[in-house]
Amino acid sequence: MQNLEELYQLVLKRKENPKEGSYTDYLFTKGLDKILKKVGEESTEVIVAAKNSNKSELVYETADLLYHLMVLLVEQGVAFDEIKEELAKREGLMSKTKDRREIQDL
Ligand SMILES: N=c1c2ncn([C@@H]3O[C@H](COP(=O)(O)OP(=O)(O)OP(=O)(O)O)[C@@H](O)[C@H]3O)c2ncn1[C@@H]1O[C@H](COP(=O)(O)O)[C@@H](O)[C@H]1O
Repeated sequence: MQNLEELYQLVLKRKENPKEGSYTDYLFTKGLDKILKKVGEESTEVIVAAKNSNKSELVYETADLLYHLMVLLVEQGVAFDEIKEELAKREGLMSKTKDRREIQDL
């Protein structure tokens, strides 16, 4: 069992202690452009899977996308807690499409 925060921590560990031959290390070595390319590719694959109503493919590609997003966050120096805090700020504000404060007003 691995939740998203655990995955983030594992990726962070790879950044701090590079493990030769690991795919995560390969991405960090290649750098930002490569990571962004993967995020773009995996996003597209999520869209295609959903468009094809292929649930198992959607689950698989979503996991790929989340992993690559975690690599991007670590590469950019964004802490997982910053994402949690941002999500927490939005709690309760997203249930209505009208008559709610805009997120940028927070
Ligand atoms: N969740 C993932 C994960 N999801 C996807 N991937 C890799 O992402 C790649 C996506 O496949 P693609 O065919 O798109 O890419 P590719 O052809 O292999 O490579 P490029 O296109 O990038 O050149 C595959 O090589 C997968 O192994 C992942 N690699 C690692 N993890 C997690 O990260 C942990 C550490 O991994 P390592 O750093 O490799 O030890 C693992 O234990 C997992 O928990």
